[in-house]
Amino acid sequence: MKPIVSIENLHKRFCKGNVCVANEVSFSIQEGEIFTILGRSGSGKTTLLRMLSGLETPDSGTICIGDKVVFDAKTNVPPNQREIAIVFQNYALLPHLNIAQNIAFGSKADQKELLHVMQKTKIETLSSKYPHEISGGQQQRVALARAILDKPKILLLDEPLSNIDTELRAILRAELKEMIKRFGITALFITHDKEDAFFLSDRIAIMEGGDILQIGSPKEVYNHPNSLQCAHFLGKMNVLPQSLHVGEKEFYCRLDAVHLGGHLKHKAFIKEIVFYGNFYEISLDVEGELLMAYSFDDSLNVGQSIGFEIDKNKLMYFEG
Ligand SMILES: Nc1ncnc2c1ncn2[C@@H]1O[C@H](COP(=O)(O)OP(=O)(O)OP(=O)(O)O)[C@@H](O)[C@H]1O
Repeated sequence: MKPIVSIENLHKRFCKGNVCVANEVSFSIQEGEIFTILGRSGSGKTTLLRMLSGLETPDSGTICIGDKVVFDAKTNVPPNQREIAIVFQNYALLPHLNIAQNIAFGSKADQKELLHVMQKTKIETLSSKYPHEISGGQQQRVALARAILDKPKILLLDEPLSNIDTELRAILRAELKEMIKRFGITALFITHDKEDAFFLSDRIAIMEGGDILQIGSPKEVYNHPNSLQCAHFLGKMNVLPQSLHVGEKEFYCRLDAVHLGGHLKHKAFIKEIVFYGNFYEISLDVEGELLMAYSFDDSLNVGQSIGFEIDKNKLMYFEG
């Protein structure tokens, strides 16, 4: 597969506040891939997206989109010539234009292409409605139709699922993924939400303080984080209790690596049970040390003794 976007040693520091938002960042996005930048608020995601789209000027580095260099020491191609499209958080539909006019706004596409894209995104019956007359899910489809009408090389998605309640969010992200994959779109998605990132992405880049800490598939970054920082960022962690140590090294594991069952080798007491609706989070007392696990068993009680085992294949160790 050939990269659609490649970014090399991209560097950006805001003088005001002396914040480094991109510290020699490098990565590439393959054709047809959904690539996610996942990071906390303030980690530099939006600035990276703005540099890629030409709305912010990097201090140094190279950005290529398709076969074209769009930014380097001698080049700075304007946003409208970069062959990118952006779906914003609030979809940014124009309230005084109807749906067909919103999609066609600023586009070179003809009526036939407009109808085609509206049919593909299943919004052709909404043409004459206005943004306030359609649902959140329909607005997402309109924003996507507008973004893909001019066949961009890459679709940038700027947290389009935040500010949406949990139930609708699950429906919208499933629909978003289905459409992106059906149209064979290459997409860069930025988010602070791990669940959205795991669900949507082919690969995830974890960003913190202007650095890309790790790039990998959702399973790679979750099961094989390259640092304790990434491990903690992606989910809850246990420090392996002393009594289970096999040497001097400190090992870690996720809660899903701890299996519970009366017949299992190691013994512990249940200290606390937290109910999360569809699962329980169990805190165990292992000879005075804390170990946490997930369970679906609703017959467990605080104070009872229970057997447990840890999946050795899921143990983690970090140098340094
Ligand atoms: N124009 C600017 N001038 C000075 N500092 C800025 C500017 N834009 C952003 N910053 C700072 O750069 C850092 C990264 O901001 P950025 O918006 O890229 O982060 P983010 O990861 O997208 O955060 P969020 O998820 O909250 O949008 C923050 O500390 C922010 O305050």
